[in-house]
Amino acid sequence: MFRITSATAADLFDIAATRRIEETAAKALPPHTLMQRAGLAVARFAMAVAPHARVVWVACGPGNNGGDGFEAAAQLQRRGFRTVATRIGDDDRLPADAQASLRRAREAGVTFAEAPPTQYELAVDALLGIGSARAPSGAMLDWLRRMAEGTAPVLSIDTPSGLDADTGAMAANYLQADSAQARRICLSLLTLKPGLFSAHGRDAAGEVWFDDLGVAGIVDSPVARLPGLPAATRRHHASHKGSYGDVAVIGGAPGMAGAALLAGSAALNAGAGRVFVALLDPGAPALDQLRPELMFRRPDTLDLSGMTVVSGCGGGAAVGELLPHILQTADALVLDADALNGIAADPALQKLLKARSGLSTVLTPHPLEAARLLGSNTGEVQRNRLAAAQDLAKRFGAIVALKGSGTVIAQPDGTPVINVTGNARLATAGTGDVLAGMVGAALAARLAPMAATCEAVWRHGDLADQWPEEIPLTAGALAGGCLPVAR
Ligand SMILES: NC(=O)C1=CN([C@@H]2O[C@H](COP(=O)(O)OP(=O)(O)OC[C@H]3O[C@@H](n4cnc5c(N)ncnc54)[C@H](OP(=O)(O)O)[C@@H]3O)[C@@H](O)[C@H]2O)[C@@H](O)CC1
Ligand SMILES: Nc1ncnc2c1ncn2[C@@H]1O[C@H](COP(=O)(O)OP(=O)(O)O)[C@@H](O)[C@H]1O
Ligand SMILES: [K+]
Repeated sequence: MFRITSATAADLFDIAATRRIEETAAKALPPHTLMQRAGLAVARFAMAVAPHARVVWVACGPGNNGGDGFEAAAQLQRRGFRTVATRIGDDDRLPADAQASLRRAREAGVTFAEAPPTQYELAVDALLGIGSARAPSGAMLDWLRRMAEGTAPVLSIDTPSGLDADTGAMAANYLQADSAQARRICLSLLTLKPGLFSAHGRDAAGEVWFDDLGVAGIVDSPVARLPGLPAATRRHHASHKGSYGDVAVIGGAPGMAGAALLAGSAALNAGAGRVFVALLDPGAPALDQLRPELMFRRPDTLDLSGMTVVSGCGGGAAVGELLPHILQTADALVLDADALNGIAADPALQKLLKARSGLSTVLTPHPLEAARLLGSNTGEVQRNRLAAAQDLAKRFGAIVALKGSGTVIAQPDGTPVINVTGNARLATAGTGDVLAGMVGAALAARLAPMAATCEAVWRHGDLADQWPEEIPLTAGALAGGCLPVAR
């Protein structure tokens, strides 16, 4: 059993694969073994989370997730914890494994009650796991709300109830209320599921822990993976600024120069050899007093071959006119914000983007920009972020970083990555421009595009995770805090 952190590299399996893996494992073991292992793992974990609990409330659902709850309740009761179970569903409709665990809970002396205890020190959410099929309602929803609003920690077995384990979409809104304050922990069993790490998954799950139930040697295909720490790279003594490449930031239409400067500053601090800024505002000053290292050029005077171009940050409509040239000549390319909006609105630009297939091209849309490119809407993108990012990557033959909680990095062929660094302090204007600059620096340093994007997204989120509580996180400060790709 271990905790998932930003350093964890792991495969993620969807519900279909998890069921296949479970079936294969169950066939090789005596009956009920997996559920007994699951219950024991949960009970041990519960004792570590709340060692002094006088009462543990276990809320059990109508399927095998409820069965895990009965089994955990039995184990806890046997170890001297007063365990109160509330349950949804009829005995005769329980799956066989869960029926066996219900009997064991009764034999162990678990108290079965109609209503949750008024006082408890730990709540175990065993209502729904990977079989969640619709939004919780009635007593189930009431119990989930009570848990979320209580002061005791909530331990979700396998997945938080109501969460789509494949997508991280949340069927119920019981976590949305300001009154939802409880510490949340999730013990994922047998496999780690992608939905725990993206969309609503991170809020719903809280801390994620994993127990493989003793089932090793999984042969199924992962649907995504957690990337782990970026590879450590170092600057060789015999290197020079050319070794770390040139970045050209093209953006900053009138009134939006700041976005391009943020990207330029981030690229510089992330270790690019030289950074040029081509502002689309003809009246903009040609020097940044605070960043004299940035070299200002007119957009039409830059030779983009051999350069990594970061385009679109504060680009306005003006960037659209330059896009044909940029798409055809940039050696490596990061397309953000208005560059993406321009491409979404123009089939001819889409054709040019597709024609770059094979070159280093990275798209960094937020969900609305992704929706424009896909011709859908943000709700649809957020309902399945993995699918949206993969669809874009395949459609345009590029690496795609779909931003937001649990940024998804997809490639045209190959397993996508879900990034687990970052937090809601990044939800402030300009942090996306900083990311675009960081991706640019990583590409300029000649990292492969998928690795460059994963590394930049990881570091961008990690900066926010390490940010001191008492210092406001602004995009400018974030750009200033970027650490070089190679040190
Ligand atoms: N696979 C594994 O690796 C292992 C699996 N294990 C455990 O089993 C769990 C999967 O069990 P599962 O397949 O029985 O599904 P589960 O989540 O209990 O829910 C299905 C039940 O809920 C019902 N239902 C659905 N939505 C509802 C709603 N909104 N409101 C009310 N009811 C709703 C649905 O009823 P129906 O839709 O038919 O009406 C059905 O009765 C898994 O997450 C893990 O904890 C471990 O023991 C060992 C290893
Ligand atoms: N709640 C959040 N959790 C984690 N990361 C977030 C969150 N909100 C925003 N971010 C990150 O902050 C950045 C915002 O980018 P973007 O929406 O393009 O902003 P802007 O256009 O203002 O620069 C992205 O990297 C995104 O992943
Ligand atoms: K659960």
